[in-house]
Amino acid sequence: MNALAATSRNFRQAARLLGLDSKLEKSLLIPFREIKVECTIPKDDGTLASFVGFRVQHDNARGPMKGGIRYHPEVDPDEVNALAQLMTWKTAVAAVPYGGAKGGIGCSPGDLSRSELERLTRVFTQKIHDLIGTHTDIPAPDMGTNSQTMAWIFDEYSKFHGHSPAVVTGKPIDLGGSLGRDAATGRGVMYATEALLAEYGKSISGSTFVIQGFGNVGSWAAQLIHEKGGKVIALGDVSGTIRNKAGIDVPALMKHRNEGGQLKDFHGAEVMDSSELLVHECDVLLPCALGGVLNKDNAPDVKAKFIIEAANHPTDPEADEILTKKGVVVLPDIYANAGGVIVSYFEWVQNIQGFMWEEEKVNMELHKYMNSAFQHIKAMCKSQDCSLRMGAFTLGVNRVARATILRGWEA
Ligand SMILES: NC(=O)C1=CN([C@@H]2O[C@H](COP(=O)(O)OP(=O)(O)OC[C@H]3O[C@@H](n4cnc5c(N)ncnc54)[C@H](O)[C@@H]3O)[C@@H](O)[C@H]2O)C=CC1
Ligand SMILES: O=C(O)CCC(=O)C(=O)O
Repeated sequence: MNALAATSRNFRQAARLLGLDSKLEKSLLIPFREIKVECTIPKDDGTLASFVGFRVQHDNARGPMKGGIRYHPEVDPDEVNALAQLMTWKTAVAAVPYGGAKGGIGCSPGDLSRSELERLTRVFTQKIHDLIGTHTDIPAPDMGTNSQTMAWIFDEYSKFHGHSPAVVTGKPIDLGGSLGRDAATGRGVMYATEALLAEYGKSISGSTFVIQGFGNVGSWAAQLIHEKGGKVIALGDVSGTIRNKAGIDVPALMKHRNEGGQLKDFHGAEVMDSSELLVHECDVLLPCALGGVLNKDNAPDVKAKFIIEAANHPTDPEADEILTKKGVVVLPDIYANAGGVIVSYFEWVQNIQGFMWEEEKVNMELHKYMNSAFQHIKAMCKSQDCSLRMGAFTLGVNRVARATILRGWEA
């Protein structure tokens, strides 16, 4: 099932549980605005290359729209639409005053030089600059983009609108980025994992973890879980998949990667087949890469007891049903990976106030927001007698519906 069909299905199920008016349901599903732009840049060899960029602004009932920008060959309008919709429910679950948006460019960032990436980012910004803004739509990093990408967007946008650091979050610290934003999604994943395991009388310490993806989210989640005494026994990225029954030395693996090494060449683990990663024996599985990786084909073989959705929409609805029947507990993306957007909110607030917080304060506030959202989801699960996914969706959809009605919706 494609990402948009899957996300919309979860939304409709939540709308039915909430007894939402059918016209409001339809309206909440349709994006506020969909932008598609052509971006042509000169490559380093002097030839021209064209790319298609998207920004989908899904909903702004609760505040300016907010969401990352992805550079990946599989970026397409449906996928961006689904990710934008997920942002609307995620910001509502996290109780940050934003709506939802997402963007992307269909490209392979690894095949482009730094100067080609900079030109592409600047051309994309030129095409969308009058539709984003500090109080309208605020981009951030996602797969294939990082703080440098945000620095280029900020710089290009500021040429048109004057110095505007709050137009993007996830910036380098020297340009007004927040301390703790780089680690925030992984840290939020760790807090979410702690909260969920505690419900079952368990803790990170002493549990075994399998992680797919070792980029921003996966590498920070792995480090923080390792620091808490969790044993990361298998890990994979596009370059390879490795395992060590005794637990991978995550700081050593980070050092290896930061020195340019690939996972498969790391001496502290053995190489394994990547197709076995998601079905590897473990207590907790953390998909931290692409969407749709858990599907009807591999879900029956999943051995984890808990799945923490650090990636966006890693589990399609067919897999969700299979996993639920097997008794696997799935903590949904719109809560589990909300740490990124929560600290993006703190960054935006700091930029607007012109005042920088200490990292300790950022992490403490993030912990509070994550714990509070978890308590609200649990309360929803109890009142609706539903799964954690539906608890999170009903919480988010209800908050957006309430804001929409208060602003003047009439059926
Ligand atoms: N960066 C952020 O703050 C947030 C990211 N997310 C989500 O987390 C996920 C990961 O994002 P980032 O870590 O930022 O991206 P990233 O670009 O930093 O890292 C992506 C990782 O996934 C790996 N990967 C890609 N394709 C793979 C495959 N077929 N098999 C195994 N590994 C593969 C890459 O090698 C890399 O390690 C995405 O779903 C993103 O939407 C969600 C919330 C916030
Ligand atoms: O930090 C943000 O504003 C958005 C991060 C994001 O794209 C996501 O949560 O999926």
